[in-house]
Amino acid sequence: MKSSPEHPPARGLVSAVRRELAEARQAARAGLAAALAARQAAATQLESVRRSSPARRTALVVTRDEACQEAQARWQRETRALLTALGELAEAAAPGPAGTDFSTWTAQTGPGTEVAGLLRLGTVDTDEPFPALVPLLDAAHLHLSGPESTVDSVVGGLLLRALAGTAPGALRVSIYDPGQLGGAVAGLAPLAPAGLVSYLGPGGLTPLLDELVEHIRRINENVLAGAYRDLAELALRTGRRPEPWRLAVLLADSASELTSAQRAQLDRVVRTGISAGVHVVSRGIDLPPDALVERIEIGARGIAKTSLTGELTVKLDPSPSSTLITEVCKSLAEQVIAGPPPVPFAALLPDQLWSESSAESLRAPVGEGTDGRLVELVLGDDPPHALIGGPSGSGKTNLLYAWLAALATRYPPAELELHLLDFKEGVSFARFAPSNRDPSWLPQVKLVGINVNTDREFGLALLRHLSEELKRRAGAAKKLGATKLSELREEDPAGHWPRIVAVIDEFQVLLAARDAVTSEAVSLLEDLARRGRSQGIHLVLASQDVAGIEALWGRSGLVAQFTLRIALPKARRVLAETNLAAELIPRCHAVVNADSGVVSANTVVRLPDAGDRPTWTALQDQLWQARPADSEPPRLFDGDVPPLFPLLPPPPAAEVLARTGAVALLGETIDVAGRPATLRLNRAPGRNLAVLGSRAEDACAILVSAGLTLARQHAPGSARFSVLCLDDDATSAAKSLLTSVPGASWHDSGNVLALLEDWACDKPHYIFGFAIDAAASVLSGRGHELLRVMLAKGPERRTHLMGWWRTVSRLRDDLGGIGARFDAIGAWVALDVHGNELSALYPKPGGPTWHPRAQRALHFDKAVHSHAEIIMPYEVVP
Ligand SMILES: Nc1ncnc2c1ncn2[C@@H]1O[C@H](COP(=O)(O)OP(=O)(O)OP(=O)(O)O)[C@@H](O)[C@H]1O
Repeated sequence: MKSSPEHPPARGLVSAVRRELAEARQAARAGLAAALAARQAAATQLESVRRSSPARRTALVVTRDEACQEAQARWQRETRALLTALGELAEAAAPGPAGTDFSTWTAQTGPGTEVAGLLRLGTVDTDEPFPALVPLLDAAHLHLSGPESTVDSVVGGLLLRALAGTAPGALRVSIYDPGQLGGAVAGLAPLAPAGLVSYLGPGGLTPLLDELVEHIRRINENVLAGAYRDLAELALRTGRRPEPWRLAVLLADSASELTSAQRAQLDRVVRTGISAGVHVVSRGIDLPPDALVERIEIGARGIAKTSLTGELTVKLDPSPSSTLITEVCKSLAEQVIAGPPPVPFAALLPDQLWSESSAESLRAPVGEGTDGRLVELVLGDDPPHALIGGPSGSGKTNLLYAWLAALATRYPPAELELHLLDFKEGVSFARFAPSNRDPSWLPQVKLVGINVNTDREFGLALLRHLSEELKRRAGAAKKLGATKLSELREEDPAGHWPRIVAVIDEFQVLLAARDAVTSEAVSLLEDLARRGRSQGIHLVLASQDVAGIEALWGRSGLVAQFTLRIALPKARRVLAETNLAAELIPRCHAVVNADSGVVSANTVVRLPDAGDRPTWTALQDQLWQARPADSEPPRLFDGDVPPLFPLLPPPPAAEVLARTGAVALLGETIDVAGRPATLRLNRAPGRNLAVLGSRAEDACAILVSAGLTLARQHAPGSARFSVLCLDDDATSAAKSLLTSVPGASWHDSGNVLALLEDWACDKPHYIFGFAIDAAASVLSGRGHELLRVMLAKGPERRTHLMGWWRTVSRLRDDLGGIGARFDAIGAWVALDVHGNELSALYPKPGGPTWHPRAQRALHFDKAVHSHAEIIMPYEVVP
């Protein structure tokens, strides 16, 4: 039973009921006396009148009857009013399961919001019956006498009411039943696995009484500690009941004799127990005369008398069925075993939005500790970074949602920036960026990366970006003589220095291979982890298998920086080797440890459900509405979606164009800023492009993007555009380019030679060759010679070929076969072509490291690149 602060303690209710009952009895007696007196007076009068005149006699008979009726009616009215008031009071005093009829119960019947001060026993047997209640928890001990089996079923019913009327686990029952172990209260047995009931046989009384006396002493000394009169008052004042009620049910036969020691202990429990929440319910063992002992005497035919109802008799309720008892007890035990409901998600949110400063640290609660208080995660100078571990399904994403919600509601965008990357297949962070369904975004979020599982380069790009920011901050700090973020902010109050939190979920994917990406990522991580703390850049790395990340454990210096550890159930190696706490916690819990996982720093946290979409949507909408006027939506990188063709800047002035050459965009690089991959077509030799590989769609997208961007930079008629298409697969893309570029000419196998003979002109000339290798037979001999001349001489005369060859060997054949030189191909984009096939086109022996993957290409421009970079073709082809 939870004591709500508004609710009067049970003892107050008991006395209120006592008072009302006494008044009822007094009023009934007074009414009756008045009626009797009226009758007596009338009878006397009648007698004297009878002796006088007969006429007067008749009149007086009428008067007498009227007086009698009126007295009777007044008595009935007053009695009814009192009984109604008493009935209402009884209902209020025994709300929910404490007072409702067993026939209306279900297994789920549980405590209402009110505290049950009294328990219903039956009905008071009057003309207008009303509930007969007995006090128990925080109010009285019970002594029952009468036929054993009836007493036991009354005890069973009262226990069931008390158990169901209090919070699961708030009442623990010990049943001493030496005679018929189990007996009428055996139905409570399903409570045993949850520790809510224990049965004691012969020999069990002494230890029970001793234990209760000790319990009372402990409560008085340690819990009440002189500050509270009793547990009821403590519960009323603090809103929490720290200790369960203890109920000792003593079922002895009347012949039972207690030893003097037992008698002394029992007297002690009766005298001092109630203030410590300890109660005795006894049948067959006398309880000492005490005002706090409520006596129930059960007679024949289910009629009883109680101390509270006095001379009014009580008709006992029918007992609850054994099925009901079992079901209610089972459900209670299940609830106790499952534990209390977690703190709600809303409890993580502050009263006031965006009222915190991150100058010193970022503090945000994620759940409730074992003491019922919220547990905060802190990121700042110490601890600077967090490592989260837990197998798939253990609740990492939920934890991140809880943490992000608590952070995003406390720190405004000027105080906090979030970069969120998820390496698993899925879209858990997608909700923070605008979508077709929901235009809102989380204002603190600058970058969201989803479906990045095959794009480890994007993880690297994020680390490079953070590294640049770290340099910028370190530079500013050095200039201003600041050693940490709070000082930098003080020295530069007008500057924009939010704390940055980068969350990388399933970061083991980033470090999964032994390659250049992993080694650069580890070096960047090391630098960020070491120097980020003082510059307000915090890393939160989450993984389903921290233990399995080889690249991480080889660098103890790196792991050591991640002093905040959060282990979800069954997480391996997130905490210290000898710390097994994560093995022991149940679902929806985490071990939070801000001291690198040492056992003494463990805090077990129960996490709320933070993933509910409608709740998040409402919260995000609230934050979005409050966003600053200049808030930009986050950059969304979705590895599964081809990038959209970008908005192009205004064309450059003609003389600039003539001097520097136009720039073709080929696709988007895997980069935080979404930078395009460019090809500058100036007059340097080799300024041609070969797209290599058999994926027609990607090849066409690259050529069309290049064509559209080049056309945009030239005023109509100031450049020549030739579209050459030699394969049906490319026709629709080639035609779309043709129609998008005014004045472009169309060429196919029928007039390809004419184009190769007549490419030179007095303006820039861009030739887009779709599947050039398909023209091999037409070009054979002279045509190939013309092609080679155009590739070699064209760029100097501002003619550039951007051609697609379906294999590298076909390009080589077109350039002269074995031993052909590739000088004329200054830039290339490889699709489904392996790195080693590109060795002749690459400055490093053996070619670039490249394993083809869908919707990705490798771009190399020898004029600007030291190594090839991955690009994603734009979505341009209709
Ligand atoms: N504290 C919690 N309260 C209620 N439900 C939770 C809680 N934690 C997790 N869940 C639920 O458990 C399921 C798994 O959680 P979650 O997706 O966070 O796990 P995960 O470790 O990220 O798993 P995966 O790596 O497979 O995505 C989800 O349906 C989530 O809603």
